[in-house]
Amino acid sequence: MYNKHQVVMVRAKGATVWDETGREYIDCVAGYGVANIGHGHPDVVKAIKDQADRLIVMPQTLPNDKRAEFLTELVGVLPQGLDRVFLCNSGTEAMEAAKKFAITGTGRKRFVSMKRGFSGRSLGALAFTWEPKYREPFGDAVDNRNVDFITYGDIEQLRAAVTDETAAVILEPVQGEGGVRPASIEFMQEARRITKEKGALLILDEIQTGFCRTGKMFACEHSGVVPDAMTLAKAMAGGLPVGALAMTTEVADRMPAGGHGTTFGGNPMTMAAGVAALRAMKRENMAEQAREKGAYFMEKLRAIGSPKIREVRGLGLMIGVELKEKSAPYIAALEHEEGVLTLQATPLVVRFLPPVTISKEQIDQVVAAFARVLE
Ligand SMILES: CC(=O)N[C@@H](CCCNCc1c(COP(=O)(O)O)cnc(C)c1O)C(=O)O
Repeated sequence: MYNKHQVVMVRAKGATVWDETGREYIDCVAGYGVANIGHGHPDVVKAIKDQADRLIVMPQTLPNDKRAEFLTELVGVLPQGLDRVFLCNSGTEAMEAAKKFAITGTGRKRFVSMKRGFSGRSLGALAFTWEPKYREPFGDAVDNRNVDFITYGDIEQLRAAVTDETAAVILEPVQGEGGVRPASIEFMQEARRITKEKGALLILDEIQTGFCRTGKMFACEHSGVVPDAMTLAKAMAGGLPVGALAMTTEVADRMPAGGHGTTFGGNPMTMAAGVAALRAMKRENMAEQAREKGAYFMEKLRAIGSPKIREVRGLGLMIGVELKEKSAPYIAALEHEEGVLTLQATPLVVRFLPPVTISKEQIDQVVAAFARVLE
């Protein structure tokens, strides 16, 4: 299934990863945007060790102190009004929950999703995903008959697509897998206005953009848009598997008792790591770090001036360099020749998702390496 690289990674700290031969890499993959606070953050490591000694397993039918602490921390950083949370274990699970809560929350069944969007790999989440390569192997087991796809950023199409049958619009503030494409502030604000007008929910997918990645705690803050629900995962628990659907009380209260569930969601280990991670993000002002370092990183990438680069784009430390040719060979050269790990985001884009704690010196090394492989 996976395009497995010919290395074995055995250790990591901050933005550095080591393979089994002891070779060092600067990590601009960070687990696909998971290690935002850096690999092996000491606060998270300590929290995991302490919690392991206290309590690892406790289902959500039995309240737990760490879970309560995490929910308080999370609601404390979420946009005002998103004060109810369904906890789970991945982004896909958060998207599955979003679909169910939107249906019970509105009594409607239609959705509007974005071309080039990515919502996860389950059959339910795939229904929101436009890219055929993800869906086609499964045929009509991916049931997207209730989904209208529009061009990302097209306000006219959005206005036409959202009706009084629409349960929700699903939208990434920055499309990640779709090529690192930030939505315009106008598009975000129109999506909020149009959904409110039609009684549909606005569900923002901040699974990749959340938790300081784009220069704010959440990407929606750049436009001031407050959604009815938000899917979260990746960096939320300092590297442990996690997912959540944050939502308004109005949406939460319309889910019938026992209407959804999860065995591992909200487990004390993940919650303990999450408390430490969220506190570290605030204490180390990581949103501002991402803003400042992202601007620096993109300025240096643009200064390379290679004729092979079509565009450098992104928001904070969610960066994509679109080339005029396939990006895969350059990603491979960066890894094998330069010891820099990067990832694709559609065939022409080299994506950089480093830990927010990456140093300026490491950014300079990554840019110099990229300039060399582009020669
Ligand atoms: C190697 C590998 O498996 N990569 C993953 C990378 C997925 C990265 N994105 C996850 C994601 C998801 C799904 O999140 P999860 O289930 O992978 O945690 C939902 N929404 C958005 C905006 C996302 O970016 C994949 O190809 O499915």
